[in-house]
Amino acid sequence: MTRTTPAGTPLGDEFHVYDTTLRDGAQREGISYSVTDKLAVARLLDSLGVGFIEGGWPGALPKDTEFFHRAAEGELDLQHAALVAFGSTRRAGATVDEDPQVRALLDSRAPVVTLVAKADRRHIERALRTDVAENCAMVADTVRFLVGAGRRVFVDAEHFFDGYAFDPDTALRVLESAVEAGADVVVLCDTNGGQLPLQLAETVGEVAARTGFRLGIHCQDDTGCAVANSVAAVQAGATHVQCTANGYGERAGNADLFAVVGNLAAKLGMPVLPEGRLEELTRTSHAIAEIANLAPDTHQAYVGQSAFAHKAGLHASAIRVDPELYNHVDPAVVGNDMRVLVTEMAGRASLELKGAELGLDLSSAPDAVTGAVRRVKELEARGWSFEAADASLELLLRREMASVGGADPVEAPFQLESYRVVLDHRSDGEVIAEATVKVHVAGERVIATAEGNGPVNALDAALREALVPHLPWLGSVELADYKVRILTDERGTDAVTRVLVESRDGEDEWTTVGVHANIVEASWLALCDALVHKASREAVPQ
Ligand SMILES: CC(=O)SCCNC(=O)CCNC(=O)[C@H](O)C(C)(C)COP(=O)(O)OP(=O)(O)OC[C@H]1O[C@@H](n2cnc3c(N)ncnc32)[C@H](O)[C@@H]1OP(=O)(O)O
Ligand SMILES: CC(=O)C(=O)O
Repeated sequence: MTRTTPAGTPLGDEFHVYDTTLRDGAQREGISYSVTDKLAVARLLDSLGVGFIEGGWPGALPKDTEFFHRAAEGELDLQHAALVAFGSTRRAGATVDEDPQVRALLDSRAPVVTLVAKADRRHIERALRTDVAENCAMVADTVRFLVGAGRRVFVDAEHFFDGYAFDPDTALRVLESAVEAGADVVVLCDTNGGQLPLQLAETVGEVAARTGFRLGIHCQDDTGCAVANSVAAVQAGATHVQCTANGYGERAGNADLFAVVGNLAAKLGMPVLPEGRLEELTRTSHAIAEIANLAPDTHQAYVGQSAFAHKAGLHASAIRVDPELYNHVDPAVVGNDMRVLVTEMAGRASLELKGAELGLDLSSAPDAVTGAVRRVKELEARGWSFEAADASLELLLRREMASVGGADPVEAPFQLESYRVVLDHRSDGEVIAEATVKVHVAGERVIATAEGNGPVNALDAALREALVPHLPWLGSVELADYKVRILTDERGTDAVTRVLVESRDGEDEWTTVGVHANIVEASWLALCDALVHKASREAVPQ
């Protein structure tokens, strides 16, 4: 069965998802891929199922030359995508077969070449310092030469939209030169990213009607409209869409592959990825961010950690009835998850949904839910934050359930008698923290002292020293991360400290929170919650 767009255009090779993460994406400030990184990104994109992977500009960047060499020598076994080499047309006044840049495109052994060509007369005259006739000859000569050498050729018409508005005849002549010489697709580029969706779609529709050419779209994100522009262009007739993973790209970036594909597939019903690959969007996005050494954007459409995280109580209340009432698509479709956040904005429904997420059935404990809502709001007003501290929230919920007789009380596995922390600034400049804890555990009074590189580290070490001989299962718990935030009120006085402690034990990770005017006490509260959480897991094996 032929797959089609809603407008009836056949898909498959007839619709191209063209990825330029490794070329335009690498033009983002802060990204510098190694060749091995590029190979890894290409494998991820291939496994996602994009049709074309633009690997870079061989001949211009030594790393890109090496990337194509290693790919051709067998390090890149693409199952789905075709590899594309990017480069420019021959230089003005030169001959194509003597142009070293064009030769490098052939030497890359990539089966597809995308050429960038000027489509705005002002650029032709001022940047290239040539005329329209020579520019068109540069395009035609280079396309014909590469097609003659057995390559499939696409042409990126740079600054097309500005060029078309300024001098439509020149912009169209550039497209004609490319197509008449054998280019398969002419890609209309919003190079400075200045377009808005309605005007852009109108131009795409007009050019499609005037030329009948197969059109592609390449949108930069300088107006924040790259995804909208790309989707609008497809709706107006473009059948080749260029984008980059996570929207990486020059300046403000490019159209985000994951949002573009999510929109085309989930909103317009275009199966632009192979069967079963859409649910790989989230995993692929995060894996590529990892390779790019950039923190994933938690608020990214479709694939961000917060893309389906609901905070407002009213939203949760409707979601409890039916998640579709507030999710624009089922998160599982793109491999993401829905989450309910519990904060001062929570209502009863938020707590119930969160409880279910944590494995606590609160449906038959309405008083506990009411108590928990009140307690969360009170604590958050004093600086606590449960949004990222599920383990502390779970303890709070269990305590509220216990207080109304709906669950066993949460028992701490030890009781504190006292702790003391001192800082020792030594004559050699070293600062050592020393902590002593006195606790009651397993019927004994235990005193332990330990050193650490800071007060929290020393306190944590002393507590372990006291507890582990009696509670060996605590030995596997380690402090994975520690975040401190100083919260001041409007007057800048009465500052309190919020500490988030992330713990892990080899199987699970959990986060707890503590708030106090004193940073050590705030840390102690978060540490205690972390250990009590672990104890609750030991008592009720999961
Ligand atoms: C819109 C885009 O993002 S396109 C992708 C842009 N990417 C990059 O530029 C990254 C890789 N670039 C490079 O490594 C270098 O710029 C190179 C190797 C391509 C060229 O380097 P250089 O020869 O030192 O030239 P330089 O970068 O200063 O200027 C570019 C030259 O290409 C010419 N040029 C620009 N666009 C085109 C084009 N479409 N067709 C032919 N020539 C072009 C310019 O007129 C200029 O020529 P000049 O040297 O005679 O003035
Ligand atoms: C080709 C390209 O990257 C652009 O025109 O923006």
